Amino acid sequence: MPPAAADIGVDPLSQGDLEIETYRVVRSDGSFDAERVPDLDDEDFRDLYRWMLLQRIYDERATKLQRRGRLGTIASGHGQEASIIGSGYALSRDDWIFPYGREAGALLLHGLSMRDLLLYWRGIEDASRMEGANVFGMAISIGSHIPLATGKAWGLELDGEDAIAFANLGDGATSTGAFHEGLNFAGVLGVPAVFFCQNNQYAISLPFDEQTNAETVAQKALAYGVDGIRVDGNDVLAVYNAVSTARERALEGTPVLVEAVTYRRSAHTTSDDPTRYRSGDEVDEWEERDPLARYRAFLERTGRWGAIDEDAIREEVESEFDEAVDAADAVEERGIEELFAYLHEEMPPELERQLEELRDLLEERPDMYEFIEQRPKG
Ligand SMILES: Cc1ncc(C[n+]2csc(CCOP(=O)(O)OP(=O)(O)O)c2C)c(N)n1
Ligand SMILES: [Mg+2]
Repeated sequence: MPPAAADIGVDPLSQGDLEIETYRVVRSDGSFDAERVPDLDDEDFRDLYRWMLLQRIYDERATKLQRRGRLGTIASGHGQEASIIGSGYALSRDDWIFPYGREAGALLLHGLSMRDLLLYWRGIEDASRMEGANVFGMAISIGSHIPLATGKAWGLELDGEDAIAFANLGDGATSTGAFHEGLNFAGVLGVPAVFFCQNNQYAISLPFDEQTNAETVAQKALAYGVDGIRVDGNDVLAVYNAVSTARERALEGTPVLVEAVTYRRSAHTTSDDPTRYRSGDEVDEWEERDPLARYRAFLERTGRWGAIDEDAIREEVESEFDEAVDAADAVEERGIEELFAYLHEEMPPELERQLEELRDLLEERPDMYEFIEQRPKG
């Protein structure tokens, strides 16, 4: 019979030992912790609202555009606006963003054009290089960008830049090998990187608690020797503060994993039907925690709402979207060669061979070309 653990002094570190606070500034009713309100100008308070509304309108419009067959797919950030904008707003334009797909508003805030973003989702690769902004390519392969962000952060440090690498990721991405490698390496090297996990409770249809046995994402930071912050991801001011702090620490040599607790109110993408795996009650519950409504309540309580003309913002964003669609439509459709074009600076012989093979095949079977070309038309 083995001795009782207490007698031999073995005291396993267990989940229950961890006390992880979820940082918050504004409560659901708009009441707030005055000491935590960031010292921002009225213009910044207004802009935070404007960008969150832009994210919401962009998602609505892009989803409709996809439904009309004019975009390949769309991964909406509906419900996650405070996480997306609060984090994007806390970054410097010199920082490098490694996006994961839902954060249109943050990418636009950092200088990407709406046209390029739409072209990306239309599948026109050469226009989707995220030029004009420090934005890396979209990480469609889940988690693949995490080690790349670590590498970029290392490079920024070696170059003596006053900037960080910032990776947006989902809760699902924390279960990939790349997450482990990226965070481990970041911790070992002490690079200026912030890993921002938008825990929206699902990886497609898989709920958070079926994907990991850890209670939180933030606690995973400890095993890598980096800092962890858990923040209410529907509280834009809390996210702004959390990411500002994380950024400072990262620049001082401590990478940070931030977990923003939020909810994906939309379908996973336009190819998903969430009613098959989650209840309407759950969705309603999160609707009550709407990030825009909460921030609006805060602005009202602090006398800042009067300076915001919501209709004017809406009109402005709608016409920006219309113009972006026109600009995207003006870009010529590309041929099938595009599939091969952007992996290497010079195409290696094996890819050239495959391209030739495809060309020959399409010559023999033009019907196949039509099949492959079924991508959305402008
Ligand atoms: C390596 C890899 N495996 C599987 C997929 C299919 N896939 C696309 S999105 C997704 C779930 C991602 O969930 P999460 O990281 O929580 O991000 P969210 O979509 O919820 O924002 C999966 C499994 C993929 N794109 N890449
Ligand atoms: Mg998720």
